Amino acid sequence: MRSPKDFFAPLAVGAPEPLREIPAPPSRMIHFFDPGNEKMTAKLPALAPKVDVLLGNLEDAVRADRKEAARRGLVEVAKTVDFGTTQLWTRINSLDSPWVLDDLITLVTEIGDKLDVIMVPKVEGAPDIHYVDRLLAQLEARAGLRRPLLVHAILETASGVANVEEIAGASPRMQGISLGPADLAASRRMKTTRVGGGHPGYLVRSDPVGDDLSTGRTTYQQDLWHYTVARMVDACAANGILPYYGPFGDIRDVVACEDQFRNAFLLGCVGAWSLHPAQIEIAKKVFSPAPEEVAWARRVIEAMGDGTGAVMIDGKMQDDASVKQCRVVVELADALAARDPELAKAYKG
Ligand SMILES: CC(=O)SCCNC(=O)CCNC(=O)[C@H](O)C(C)(C)COP(=O)(O)OP(=O)(O)OC[C@H]1O[C@@H](n2cnc3c(N)ncnc32)[C@H](O)[C@@H]1OP(=O)(O)O
Ligand SMILES: CC(=O)C(=O)O
Ligand SMILES: [Mg+2]
Repeated sequence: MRSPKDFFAPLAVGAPEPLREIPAPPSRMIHFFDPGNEKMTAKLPALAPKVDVLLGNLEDAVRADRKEAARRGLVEVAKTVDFGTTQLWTRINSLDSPWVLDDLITLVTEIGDKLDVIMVPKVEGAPDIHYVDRLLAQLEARAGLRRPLLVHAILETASGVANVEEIAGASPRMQGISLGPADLAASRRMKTTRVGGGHPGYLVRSDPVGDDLSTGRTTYQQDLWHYTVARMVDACAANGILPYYGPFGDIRDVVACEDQFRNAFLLGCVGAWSLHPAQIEIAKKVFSPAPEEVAWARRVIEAMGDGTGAVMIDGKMQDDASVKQCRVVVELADALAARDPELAKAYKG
C-alpha cells in the first residue's frame, strides 16, 4: 500500500508526472464516432471545428467482429486528421473484455501523444481505476510520452454508483465521469428500455378533490436520473473533476434531448454526449450559458465590488455567495468566448 504522500508520484519509472489540476477546456459535447465506419470518419475534418471533443468509440455499438477494424481506424484517424484545438478522446472496451488490453497497448504506444482522455466503461470501484492507472503509466513510459493521459469513468453499474466518491478520487488522472443510463438501468434492473431521458410511468399525481379519485388529477413526469446525476456532480465537484450527462438515445426527439441536457447543465454538468450530428447543436446551445445570464452575472459581480457585503439589484438580494455563483457563469462564458468567436460577441453584449 503506497503512502498518501505518493498520490502524485508516477506509477512507473519514466512515466510523466501526474497533473495536480485537471485542465477544463470547453467540453460541451463529446461527439461519438465509430472509427471503423468510413462514412463517419470521412466527416471528421468537417466536424472537428464544430465540436469540443471527438471520441473514437471502441466499446458498445461497435460489433464484435469490427473491434479490430475500429481500433485500427482510430490509429489512422489520429495520425491523419487535423483536429485543431478539438480534443480527441477514446472509449476503450470494458476491463473484462477480450479487447481491452490490445486497445490500451495499441492506442498508448501508437497515438498516446494525440489522445487527451481515455474513457473507461462499466467502472465498479476504485480498483478498476487503479488497474488502468498503473498500466497507463507503464505504457506511457514505454512510449516516451511527456504528458499523462487522463481517465474518464462511465457511471453505469449499481456498484459504480455506490462507490462514485472513491472512483472520482481514485487517481490524479481522473478527468471526469459520465452518466451511462442504459447499462445502469440494466444493472439496477430498472424497467425502462430507453437510453436516457424520462419515462411516462415515473410520475407524481396531484391529490384528489373530494371523493372522486379518477378525474381532474394532473400528473407530472419525474426525472429518473435526478438522484444519480446529482450524486455524480457532488462526487466530481468534491474531487476537482468534471461531470457529464451521457447519451440521449431518441435521436429524433430533439426537444426532450434538450430538456434532459438542460437539467444536467443546471445541476452542474459541463457537457453531454452527442451520438448523431443532430445533437451537436443541442449540446452547444444548452451548455453555453445564455447571454442574458452572463450579463446579469457580470452586473452582480461589478455591483458587489470586493465581493463582500450585501446589495439589492432589481429587487434581489446579492451577497458573497451569489457573487460566487455569478463567477461560475462568467468563468464558463470567458472560457467559451476564447474558443468560439460567435459566443465572444454575444457575451460582450
Ligand atoms: C449506450 C451507449 O453506449 S451510447 C454510445 C454508443 N453509441 C454510439 O456511439 C452511436 C453513434 N451513432 C451512430 O452509430 C449513428 O448515429 C446511429 C446508428 C444512431 C444512426 O445512424 P444513421 O442511421 O446512419 O443516421 P442518419 O441516417 O440520420 O445519418 C445521417 C448521416 O450522418 C452520419 N452520422 C450518423 N451518426 C454520426 C456520428 N455519430 N458521427 C458522424 N457522422 C454520423 C451518417 O453516416 C449519415 O451520413 P450520410 O448522410 O453521408 O449517409
Ligand atoms: C453511456 C453508456 O454506455 C450507457 O448508457 O450504457
Ligand atoms: Mg454502456
